Amino acid sequence: MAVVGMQVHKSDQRTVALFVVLPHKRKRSRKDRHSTSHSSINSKSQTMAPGGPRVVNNCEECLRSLHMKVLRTKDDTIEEDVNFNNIVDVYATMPWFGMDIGGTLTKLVYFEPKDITPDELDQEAEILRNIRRYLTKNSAYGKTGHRDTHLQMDDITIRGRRGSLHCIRFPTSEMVNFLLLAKSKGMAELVTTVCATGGGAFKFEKEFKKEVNMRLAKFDELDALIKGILFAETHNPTECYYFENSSSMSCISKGEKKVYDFSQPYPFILVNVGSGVSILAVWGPDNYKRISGTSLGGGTFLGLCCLLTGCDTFEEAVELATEGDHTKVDKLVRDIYGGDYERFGLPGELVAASFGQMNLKDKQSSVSRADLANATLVTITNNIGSIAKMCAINEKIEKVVFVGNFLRVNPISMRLLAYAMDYWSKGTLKALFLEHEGYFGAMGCLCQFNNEISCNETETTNSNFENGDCINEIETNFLKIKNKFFAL
Ligand SMILES: Nc1ncnc2c1ncn2[C@@H]1O[C@H](COP(=O)(O)OP(=O)(O)OP(=O)(O)O)[C@@H](O)[C@H]1O
Ligand SMILES: CC(C)(CO)[C@@H](O)C(=O)NCCC(=O)O
Repeated sequence: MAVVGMQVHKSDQRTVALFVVLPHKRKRSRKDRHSTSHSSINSKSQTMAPGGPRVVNNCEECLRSLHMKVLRTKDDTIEEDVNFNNIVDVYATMPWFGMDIGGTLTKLVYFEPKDITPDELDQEAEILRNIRRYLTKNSAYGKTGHRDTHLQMDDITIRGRRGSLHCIRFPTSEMVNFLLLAKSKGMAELVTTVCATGGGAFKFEKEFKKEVNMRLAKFDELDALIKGILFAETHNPTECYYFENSSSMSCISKGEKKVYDFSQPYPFILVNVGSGVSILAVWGPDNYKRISGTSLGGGTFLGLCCLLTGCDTFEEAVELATEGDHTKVDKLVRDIYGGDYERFGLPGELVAASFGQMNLKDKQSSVSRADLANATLVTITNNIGSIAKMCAINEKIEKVVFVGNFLRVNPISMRLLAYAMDYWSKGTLKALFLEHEGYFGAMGCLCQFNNEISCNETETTNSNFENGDCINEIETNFLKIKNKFFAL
């Protein structure tokens, strides 16, 4: 088995280095629990570059095939000429990206290696150094790109390299500007393939090719989501949490965030609240089903809130909602019964009809924008909670994990979901949340490509990166390396 790579300054077509590295056996770690049939390789010198020019899928079979090619070329004396004694792991310095292009937000995770040797720094192309500086020294990109610095994961090891994972997002509606920015930073000259998931990986494929000459290595969004969750859980011991005291509505705002040990995760219900909502039952890393979904999701909240209150952003909508009171907008059980509906255990403060008071003109004129925002948030959240509860009960699964950017800066919804799960299941269901709420698709995409958890693309039905492609790509890359070298 071997990993072969080179660094090419695309601008002057100069091959800087060619390297071959052999694998070391690695210690079994917590993350091995999630591994599947292909063997993972994890040593300092074995790195691949998902965002780099020679993107290859280094499953064992493919690497073995590549190694055979390397051995076969021994007679061509390539070995001596490229000085294999001075092996330089240049892939380590290539940009490693995973991208999730969703209906509302595009999420980008970027792995910054922190263990770069002086040799590697010397060899590094200037464009690459500039891109790394640009991404890691700023927290705003263009007008709408943001880096979530609080979600940065430091001192993590991917492919045997130690470094930091940066989480960046921008509105998908800004894709054209993002591509222009990427081009202006020289990305088009450096990167030819980017791993991508989400609907936008399909929708924007042509634009990526046309604008920045980048190919998208596509992964299915739900496969990537699960891989990303397992990756985050493995690397961050405080990733998963729940709210204590969520069983009483009056205690709900006081409920403390508590770390939850999610190291034995299966089975669990996964509720991904993005623009729309997907609900999965997950029994194992490669064993899940999409059991339900609803079009009333984060996109609905934002859309309705903008219409009803005139607000412009998600942050503004959530802030408004925090100041408002939905009971002035909704019709509660007590508005109908004068108190609880005891026979069926419906408390008076339960919403009987969302927006149920808004048919009356005098009520309409007495509600504030904040009340409307709060009612919109509560309506969407309760509906998601109700569907999630039914799914969990149907599947007889107790853990219900909520993710997606709808939960970003949105404690009202998290606490409400925690309360709803507890209340409606009489304490049998547990609502769980994850710190990197909206970034799992992008992380999963990065580590699926990068073979951190599983390299079994052949099992990923929608992947366009199957073993055959993988071998072809390795072969093509190898030939390129060879040709470039002899052209020197
Ligand atoms: N800065 C933001 N701008 C817009 N929406 C935001 C923002 N922050 C959080 N949100 C919320 O997150 C939702 C999008 O979540 P997420 O990024 O997980 O989904 P997506 O991938 O865009 O959608 P889908 O998975 O349905 O394609 C929005 O609909 C909105 O409710
Ligand atoms: C279409 C997706 C999967 C895109 O992420 C998501 O927005 C979703 O699950 N929407 C809900 C679709 C449904 O009604 O089941």
